[in-house]
Amino acid sequence: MSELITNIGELMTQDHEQGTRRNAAVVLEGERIAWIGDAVHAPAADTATDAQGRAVLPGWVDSHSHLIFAGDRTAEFEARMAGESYSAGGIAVSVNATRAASDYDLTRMAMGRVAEAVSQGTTYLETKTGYGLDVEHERRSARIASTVADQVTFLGAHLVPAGMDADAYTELVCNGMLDAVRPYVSWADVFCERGAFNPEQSAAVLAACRDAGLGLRVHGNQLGHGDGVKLAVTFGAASVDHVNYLSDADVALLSDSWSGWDAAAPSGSRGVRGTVATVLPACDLSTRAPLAPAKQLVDAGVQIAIASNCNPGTSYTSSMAFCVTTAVLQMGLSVHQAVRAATYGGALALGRESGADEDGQRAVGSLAVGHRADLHMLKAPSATHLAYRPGIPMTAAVWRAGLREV
Ligand SMILES: N=CN[C@@H](CCC(=O)O)C(=O)O
Ligand SMILES: [Zn+2]
Repeated sequence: MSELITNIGELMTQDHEQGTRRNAAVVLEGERIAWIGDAVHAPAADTATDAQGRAVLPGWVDSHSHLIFAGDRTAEFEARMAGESYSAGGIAVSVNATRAASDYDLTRMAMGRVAEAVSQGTTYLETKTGYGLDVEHERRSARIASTVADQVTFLGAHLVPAGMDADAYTELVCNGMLDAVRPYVSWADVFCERGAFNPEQSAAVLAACRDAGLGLRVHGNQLGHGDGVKLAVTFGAASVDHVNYLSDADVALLSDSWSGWDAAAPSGSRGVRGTVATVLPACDLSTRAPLAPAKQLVDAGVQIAIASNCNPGTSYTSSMAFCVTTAVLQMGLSVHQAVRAATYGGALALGRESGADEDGQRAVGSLAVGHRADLHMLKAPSATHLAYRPGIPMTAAVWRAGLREV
C-alpha cells in the first residue's frame, strides 16, 4: 500500500540534502518513505491525504523516558512548588509502588503513557528500567519495557535501595542484575550524582555494561557540578542527559567529542560520533533547576537532543511539543534547532539517525527516501507555531512506520 501526502505547506525534513521544502509532497510505501518532492510533481499512490498547506515534520524521537512505574508523587511535587528542592531520594517512593504493582497493571500503565506520547507526535521512543532496583523487579521492568518501547535502557544504577551498602549494590548491578536484564536491553545508564552513584561506582557500572555489549548513556550534571560529562565522554557514551551544571571544561569535552563528525556529509558517512548532550526542558521547569545551556552547547558544536524525561518525579509529561516550545522560548534555541534536537538529535542519541534502505533498521528522526515513515502533521502552516502558540495542541496527524496513528 502506498499513500501520498500532498499540499504540505512546510516540510521540515531535518535531512541535510532535503532541507525545508515548501509546497511539498511525500509518498509512503509500507513502513518507508518512497518519494519526496514538489507537490506538483507528486506521483499517484493508492491513497492520498491533502495536508491543506499544513506543516509536516519528522515524528518526535524521545530518547529519554522512564515509563515503567506505578504510584503517584503529587505530594513531592507540591512540596517542591512550595520551595523544597528535588533530591534523588524520591525515587524510592516509585520503587515501592512499582514493586507492588502487577505485571498487567505496569504494562497497561506504560502502554497508556506511550499512547499519550504518540497522540502528541512521538513516533520513536526509548524507556528505562530503574524503579525495580532488585534483580527480579529490574528484570521484570526490562521485559515490560521491551514490549512497549522501541529501545530499552537498563538503569539499575538509579538509586541505592534503602538498607543496602552502595558498593555492594553496585556490584549486584554489574553482575547478577546485568545478566538478568541483558536479553531485554540494548543500553545502560547510571545516575552519577550526589545522593545516587559516585564517580567510581558509576565508572564500574559503565565498564561492566560496556563489556556486556551495551551502549552507554549517563544521567549527569543534573543537581550540581560533577563528573557525569567527563565519565560519559571518557566511556564514549552515546549521550549524557540533563547537563544543567556545566563547566567550560565540560563543554569543551563535549565539543571535542564531535571533532571527527561532519554534519554536512551524506547520512551514514559523517564520521566519528561523539556524546550527545540531551537537554530535558520539562524536567528543568518541574524541578526549578537552572535551564541546561542548550544554545551554548549548539554554538560550541555539540550535537544536542531534546527529550521528555517522562517520569513521576521530575518530569511527568510525555509532551515533546511542550519541550520544544520551552527550548525555544526559554533556552534560546531557534525553532529549527529545537525541532532538530527533538527529532534528528534524539535519533543520534539512540544510534538510529542513519540506516540502510535494505537492512530493516531504517533511520528515524529525519525525512528522506528509505527512512522510516514517521511523520507528524501540525495544525499550522509552519513549525514556528509550536513556539508562537504555546500550549495550543498542534498535532493534526501522526504516521508511525507508515501507519496512521492519529
Ligand atoms: N535523575 C534521575 N532520574 C530521573 C528522576 C527519577 C525520579 O525522581 O523518579 C530523572 O531523569 O530526572
Ligand atoms: Zn531520567
